[in-house]
Amino acid sequence: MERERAGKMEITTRAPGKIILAGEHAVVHGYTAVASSIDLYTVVSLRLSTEDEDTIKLQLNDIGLDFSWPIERIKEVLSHLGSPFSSTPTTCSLETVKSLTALVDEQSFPETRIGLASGVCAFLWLYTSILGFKPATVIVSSDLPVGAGLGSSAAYCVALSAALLAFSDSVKLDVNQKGWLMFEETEVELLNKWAFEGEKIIHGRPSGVDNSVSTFGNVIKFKSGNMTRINCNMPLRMLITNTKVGRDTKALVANVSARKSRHPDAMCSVLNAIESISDEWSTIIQSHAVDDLSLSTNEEKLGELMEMNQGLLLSLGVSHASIEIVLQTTMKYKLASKLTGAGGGGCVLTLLPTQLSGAVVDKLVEELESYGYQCFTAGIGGKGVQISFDGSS
Ligand SMILES: Nc1ncnc2c1ncn2[C@@H]1O[C@H](COP(=O)(O)OP(=O)(O)OP(=O)(O)O)[C@@H](O)[C@H]1O
Ligand SMILES: C[C@@](O)(CCO)CC(=O)[O-]
Ligand SMILES: [Mg+2]
Repeated sequence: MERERAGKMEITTRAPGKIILAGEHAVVHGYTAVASSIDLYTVVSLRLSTEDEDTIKLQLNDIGLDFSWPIERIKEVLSHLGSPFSSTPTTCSLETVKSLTALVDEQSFPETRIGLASGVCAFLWLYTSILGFKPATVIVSSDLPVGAGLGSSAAYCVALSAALLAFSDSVKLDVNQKGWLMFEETEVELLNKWAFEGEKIIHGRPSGVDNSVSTFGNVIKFKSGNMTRINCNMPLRMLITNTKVGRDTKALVANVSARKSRHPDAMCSVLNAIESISDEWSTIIQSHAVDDLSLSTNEEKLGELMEMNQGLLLSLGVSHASIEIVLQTTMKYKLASKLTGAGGGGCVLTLLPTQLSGAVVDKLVEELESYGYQCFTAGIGGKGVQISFDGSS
């Protein structure tokens, strides 16, 4: 393999988190969403071990858990699948998920962290499918809060797929280049497909918007599995408030589907209304404001769209008391907010208009943080997944 021949046994990849500007949940049912990458990353470093070491090690720094599996044990469970098949992204069958869960359970997984088990299963699936049974150590660390609506699961799957593919025959990169590098278009499409397979293990029924925006970066419009890149021609500033209320995307997505099957007509109208909001979002941010007045008119429209989108998300059943507190607080400052990602807690976006003074933002942040929430801003619309051969971080 190229990298092994070149003596580069360790690589690092990073994939950004995201915010959904409009259309979460609706996108799972084939309606449009608009999402943007943010400059908070999940970083994966992968070091191939020498052949005499016989384990695959996974170190999850953010949650403080380490795993180590003897290669022979993993082979026992998975070798009948004929991996690796790095160029053919393949869905993990329910039966194989069960076998992977058994491999995770053997590692005395703490009861309280059970939600994290699916992430470890996704790792095992991606690892063995792409690299087979080579000994290695994989270390994951992230700037993103895990399970808070900023696409931590997608960034994890994208960064992992990128690191694994970099050691497979499916990716050809020049290992002598320095700094963060982009993948070729065909490589990036392949790794996005693998990341989607990982997301399926974590989410159950992902739309693909999160892994696509993490892979390709920038701002995208997404509908029925198809992505369109969007040129955002206006400055977008969002305050992100993490309510720190834990939630699980898989359960929230399943609850919305159940509500849809109970009330198909009403839910269809709600989802159609959300799609109109996403379409208007994409039109507004692509337009060029000719002066400050038209910029602030556009910002007001986006604020209204966020309020409407939030109202519709409430009717899908994915808001939460903590989210409502953020909404009421920002409303006092005449600022519009909506939940982002799966909801049920997690993060809320507040649009910060260009003319808003820093003093007002500081006061708002102080008030929100007095509830125990955490506020921050992030750069919107940066690059997607990248790789480094010289330990850039
Ligand atoms: N840095 C990480 N280390 C280990 N596991 C992670 C990491 N990031 C994500 N995961 C996995 O993803 C799961 C969280 O995914 P989930 O989809 O529920 O939340 P999210 O992706 O942060 O939010 P959303 O899907 O709404 O954007 C965790 O329980 C874990 O299995
Ligand atoms: C809730 C959801 O729409 C977005 C999660 O970030 C799920 C998905 O699209 O896969
Ligand atoms: Mg997720």
